[in-house]
Amino acid sequence: MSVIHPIVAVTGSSGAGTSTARIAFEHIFHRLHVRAAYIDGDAFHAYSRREMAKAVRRATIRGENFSHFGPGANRLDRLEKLFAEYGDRGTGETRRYLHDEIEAAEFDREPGTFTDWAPIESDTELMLYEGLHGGVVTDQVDVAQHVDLMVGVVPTINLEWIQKIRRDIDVRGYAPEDVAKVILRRMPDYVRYITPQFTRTDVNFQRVPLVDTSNPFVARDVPNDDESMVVIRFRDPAHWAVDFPYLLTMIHGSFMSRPNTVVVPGTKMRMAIEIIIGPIIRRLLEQREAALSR
Ligand SMILES: Nc1ncnc2c1ncn2[C@@H]1O[C@H](COP(=O)(O)OP(=O)(O)OP(=O)(O)O)[C@@H](O)[C@H]1O
Ligand SMILES: O=C(CO)[C@H](O)[C@H](O)COP(=O)(O)O
Repeated sequence: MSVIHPIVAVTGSSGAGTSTARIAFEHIFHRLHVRAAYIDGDAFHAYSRREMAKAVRRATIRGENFSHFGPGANRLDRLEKLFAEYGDRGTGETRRYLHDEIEAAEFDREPGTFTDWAPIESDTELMLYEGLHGGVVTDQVDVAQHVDLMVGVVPTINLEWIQKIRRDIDVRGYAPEDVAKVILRRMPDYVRYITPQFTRTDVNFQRVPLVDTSNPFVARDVPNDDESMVVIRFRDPAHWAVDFPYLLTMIHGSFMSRPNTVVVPGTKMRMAIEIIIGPIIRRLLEQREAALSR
């Protein structure tokens, strides 16, 4: 953790909506004039798409489990190094995973490959990580210890799968049966490495559908914001001075389901992120300014 170089991690599974939630964070940073370094979790995959396919085939032959959710397929050592170094000095290295033709063309590379490792932008006030492993702890690494504010984006699992399936088919060009296979293969690592992070998060945003999603593998559409609610759970509301009466007044249709949990209409998710996270970011920046001026 670092007062001078704070780290905010938005953590969620594949298809959870972390990239979508990042937009709300960008709005907050824009409004508060924050210079942020943005880190995409996919940059820390260990293998290119082709190498990953080979590694999965090898693991399958050996009867082992292998997936992007687990430590074997990611450079969690480099992720922890980046978090430690950023917290210490505001520096570190990252790269980009080029998902599609458009991203790859920009760097004259193949889709499913990486750019080279390079220093992150200099002179930033805060780092925002968005990806799979912002709160991960294994035998080898403890990424979570470096994070100042950890946010979970966690739809109910059927909804998460529908979001992933639709995105992978419609945008990334995968066949439905291949997406289902990936979901199945990732399940042991999902339980071991993804879900434990959500007990470490400071705030979780859980989108809950209000329509029938009982068979995600045949759902044609992602339930939209009108067809969902968002359950927002704070680990320690007092620590972040969460003003529940203010939230309930500002967000029409919201209510509390537990002393540390607010429920808001799906249409208000982005607004809720901005109203809840905005003051926390302001506080991190004030602490930073105070420490710098000492
Ligand atoms: N609140 C929402 N309402 C409707 N659709 C959503 C919502 N949040 C996310 N989605 C959809 O779900 C899909 C996955 O979202 P997104 O790309 O943000 O996930 P991700 O967590 O970044 O996944 P990955 O890590 O695999 O890139 C996208 O098609 C997105 O449009
Ligand atoms: O886990 C993921 C994102 O969080 C993706 O599945 C991962 O980045 C691999 O992408 P692709 O299948 O397009 O090579």
